[in-house]
Amino acid sequence: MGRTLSLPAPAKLNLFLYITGRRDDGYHNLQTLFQFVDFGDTLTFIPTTDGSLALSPALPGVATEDNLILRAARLLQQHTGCPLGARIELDKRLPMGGGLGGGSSDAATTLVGLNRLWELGLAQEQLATLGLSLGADVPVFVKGQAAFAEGVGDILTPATPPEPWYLVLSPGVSVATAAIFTDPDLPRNSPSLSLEQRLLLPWENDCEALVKKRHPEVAKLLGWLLEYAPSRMTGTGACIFATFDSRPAAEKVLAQVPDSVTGFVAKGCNISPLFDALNAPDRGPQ
Ligand SMILES: C[C@](O)(CO)[C@H](O)COP(=O)(O)OP(=O)(O)OC[C@H]1O[C@@H](n2ccc(N)nc2=O)[C@H](O)[C@@H]1O
Ligand SMILES: Nc1ncnc2c1ncn2[C@@H]1O[C@H](COP(=O)(O)OP(=O)(O)OP(=O)(O)O)[C@@H](O)[C@H]1O
Repeated sequence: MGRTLSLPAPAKLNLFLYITGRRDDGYHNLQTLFQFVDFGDTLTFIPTTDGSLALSPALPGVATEDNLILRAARLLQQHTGCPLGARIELDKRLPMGGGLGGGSSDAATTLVGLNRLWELGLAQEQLATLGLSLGADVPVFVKGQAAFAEGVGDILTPATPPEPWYLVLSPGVSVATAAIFTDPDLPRNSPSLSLEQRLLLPWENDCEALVKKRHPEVAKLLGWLLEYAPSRMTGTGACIFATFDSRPAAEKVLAQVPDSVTGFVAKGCNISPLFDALNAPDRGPQ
């Protein structure tokens, strides 16, 4: 059995997000560019031999049984028949319902981490398929490479956008992804373009105008941030991000954010920090 493993669950940004249609099952076809940042949650996995699974601490508003971390661990046990278990400690730093994919990233890190810890030998593609049943964004975190995503977000083409510094701000409101996707006012008719075409056009987020209308806090903060740098919303919000050439330039703006706002500065990464950590010789407390 493997030893204790500590691994990052980084945030993602949707550098652009276009909705190109709605399918019969209600899900939406998208075109989005995913990139990771070097900031996120940390998960520590301590193996147990009796098959038990435990997670601490609990997240406010999420029943422990519903936590994507435990759901991912259980899914892996069921899929493989693995008799081992784990005690999982979560250091949660990403705002929930922020469009940063924190829950999906936690789930992906659990699949990848327990596959390693329990020595299951599942291929990345198998883990990504398992992950898709937990959420549309899980596969990109499992694969760990910045990507142009199509379909419902599951058809991934690796991409290498520039890796600037970002200031990511949370306006302090939580946006339910399902509420945005079911709103009749959501635009759903962006053209389906190639990645090459998309890279040449300005980058936008089709959910942004609607989220701004539903949540004036988002509109206000985005208006503030745009005074400093090019800025957009990620995913279905509520977090927004601005792009900078250097860490100090981003930190200077972070130092001036309004009182109610939290945020962080992070570097864009086309390879997920999860894989840097997995490949590092020292993988945390042993
Ligand atoms: C929009 C993105 O944030 C882009 O990164 C994600 O694709 C959303 O991913 P997620 O939060 O993991 O979403 P899921 O948990 O799979 O879906 C939440 C809800 O969003 C809607 N949904 C999600 C993804 C998608 N392509 N079309 C949808 O209509 C569905 O109503 C679904 O019930
Ligand atoms: N480990 C977890 N971390 C965060 N949220 C979780 C977790 N497990 C379950 N959830 C539930 O999932 C919901 C969405 O969480 P998440 O932080 O991934 O949203 P998000 O950042 O908006 O993601 P996306 O960009 O994929 O829409 C939360 O509001 C919470 O109820």
